[in-house]
Amino acid sequence: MADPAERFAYDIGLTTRFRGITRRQGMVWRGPAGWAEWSPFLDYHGAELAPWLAAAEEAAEFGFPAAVRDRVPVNCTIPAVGPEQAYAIAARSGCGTAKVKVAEPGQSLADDQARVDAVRDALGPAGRIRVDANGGWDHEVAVEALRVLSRVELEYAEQPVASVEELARLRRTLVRKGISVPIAADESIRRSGDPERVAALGAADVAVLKVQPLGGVRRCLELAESLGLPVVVSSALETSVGLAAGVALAAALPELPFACGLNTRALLVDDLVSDSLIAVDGEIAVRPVSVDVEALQRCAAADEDRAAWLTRLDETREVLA
Ligand SMILES: O=C(O)CCC(=O)C1=CC=C[C@@H](O)[C@@H]1C(=O)O
Ligand SMILES: [Mg+2]
Repeated sequence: MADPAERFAYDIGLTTRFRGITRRQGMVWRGPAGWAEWSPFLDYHGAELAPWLAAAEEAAEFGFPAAVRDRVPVNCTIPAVGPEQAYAIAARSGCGTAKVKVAEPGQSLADDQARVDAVRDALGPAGRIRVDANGGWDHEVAVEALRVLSRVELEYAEQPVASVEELARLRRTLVRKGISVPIAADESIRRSGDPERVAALGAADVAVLKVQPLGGVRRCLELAESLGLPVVVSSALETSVGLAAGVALAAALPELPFACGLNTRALLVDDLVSDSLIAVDGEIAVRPVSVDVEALQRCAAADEDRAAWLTRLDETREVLA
């Protein structure tokens, strides 16, 4: 591992509030195989941080498996904003697929519907729209929301309800009621401690895989194979250093049937590289990134935050040891 003096803590603002946060923090360092990012969200604790570190160590020490494609199709990500802003983000993204956040605390189904309708207007009838509720609905609300929202045709609903059992139950209810919205599992894979249960209980049609919380690109490739579900690779809202690992996974998967949620550099106001991984015409090129020294200085976390990140890293290394 790199010398502790060479570990950098960053602190970058978000363009819009997303998953309850307005700033993104994390660490990057360079190993023999390249740059690595370690940026567990602040609501992850203890042993949950270990896979994020395993992913960073993979990037720094071993690099990534061979790619089978040189471009990765991506979706634009629409935070829980008003319809005008949602329209603008989708229209200028150049992406034919959008993921729309729904079920934001304090908002209503009418807000979700207005946002989804605006994105449909922006993408046109050929556009693909998926929604992500982050487990924010209960069973009855999810059935009603998906009945209403699926009038615009949805590619899938990501984590509409919180638990694996609830996903399985909702999936059966939707089929019974003729509401044709496939279910994607995200938190039930990255936070449940037992991703295989999603497949075992028939809880989802699609698996969302995020490299950091699941322990690295190779671990995600194994998981994709053992789950036997179509996979969507998504980011954990990283800088381009972390995004490169997601792109490497998307590039290495034998099948890539969906656009990936990797175009999230657009949600950050700055980046640690000068040549960010951003979609052009709905695709991100598969390539390594190199951290820019000026950007590291510009985005450096305050001294007390850097100290807190180093402590968090030491504690996590003890968990992994
Ligand atoms: O999938 C995307 O389009 C972008 C990534 C994204 O939405 C997320 C990244 C990180 C944390 C999450 O709350 C969120 C998600 O739930 O998928
Ligand atoms: Mg999600």
